[in-house]
Amino acid sequence: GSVLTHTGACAHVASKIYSKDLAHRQACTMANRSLQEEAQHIDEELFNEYSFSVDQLMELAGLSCATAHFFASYGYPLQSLLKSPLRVLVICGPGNNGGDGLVCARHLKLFRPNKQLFQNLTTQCEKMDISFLTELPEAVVIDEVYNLVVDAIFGFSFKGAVREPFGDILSQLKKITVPIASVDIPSGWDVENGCPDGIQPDMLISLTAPKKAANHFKGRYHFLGGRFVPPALEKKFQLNLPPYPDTDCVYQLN
Ligand SMILES: NC(=O)C1=CN([C@@H]2O[C@H](COP(=O)(O)OP(=O)(O)OC[C@H]3O[C@@H](n4cnc5c(N)ncnc54)[C@H](OP(=O)(O)O)[C@@H]3O)[C@@H](O)[C@H]2O)[C@H](O)CC1
Ligand SMILES: [K+]
Repeated sequence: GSVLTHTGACAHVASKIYSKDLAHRQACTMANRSLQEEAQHIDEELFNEYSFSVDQLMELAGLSCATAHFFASYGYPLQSLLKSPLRVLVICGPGNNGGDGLVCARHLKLFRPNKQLFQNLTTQCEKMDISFLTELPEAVVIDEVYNLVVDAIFGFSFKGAVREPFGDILSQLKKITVPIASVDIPSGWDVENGCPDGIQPDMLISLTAPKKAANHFKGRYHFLGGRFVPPALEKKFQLNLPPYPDTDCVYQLN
């Protein structure tokens, strides 16, 4: 796999019960505060009240993403996996969504920003011979070389008009035909309203709980990952999470 980072680098029909719960939850939260704020509040509570560290949650989030890709690779038609060996391009943004991508890349191989956390994640990837690219290849090259693109550019803190160089990167991604798997939220989408003209991933791995924009997801595979929410927090924010089977760290919603 290759990783592209930049330093300066739905619900489609979820399971019936779950989509009902999602609708219920959205009705509740919309009446109170924005979903973006809610996702940030849950995040803050996990760190401040429940004493998790960002590394811990990122590890679990990235592992969920890698596991979801692994599961779905069985679901993709064989033709889409014809390029051999299997190559995955992971595109990492400057925030924690990009950190999830770095963890995901490491787990997929069994990733450079200046924060210590990202330096550590990068070292872990380099030690596993995962190559780093400094520029996004042309859309035709991506189609030719890779089987899957992991979109870990922006998560729930994205807002406003997309700034460069990310606008350019997202425009390129709109031209590719290999499937895109988005981590938490398709990058460039408004956390609540989605983005009809934005990238249209084939897979979405929602983390903690699906964000409202997931209602606009039209791809084939929707997974929930990040099995780290304590029951009291789930109850407080009425997350109504589905039952993860056995020891699984992802749950397929559709
Ligand atoms: N509890 C959990 O569920 C966990 C989720 N995790 C993942 O973390 C992301 C949220 O991470 P966060 O660091 O808060 O933010 P993002 O990765 O979404 O992005 C922030 C960076 O993006 C830049 N930004 C924002 N808007 C734009 C824009 N319009 N154009 C260009 N760049 C933009 C922003 O730059 P600033 O200058 O505005 O600060 C940031 O650099 C969540 O979605 C999960 O994927 C964690 O793994 C932990 C557990
Ligand atoms: K993303």
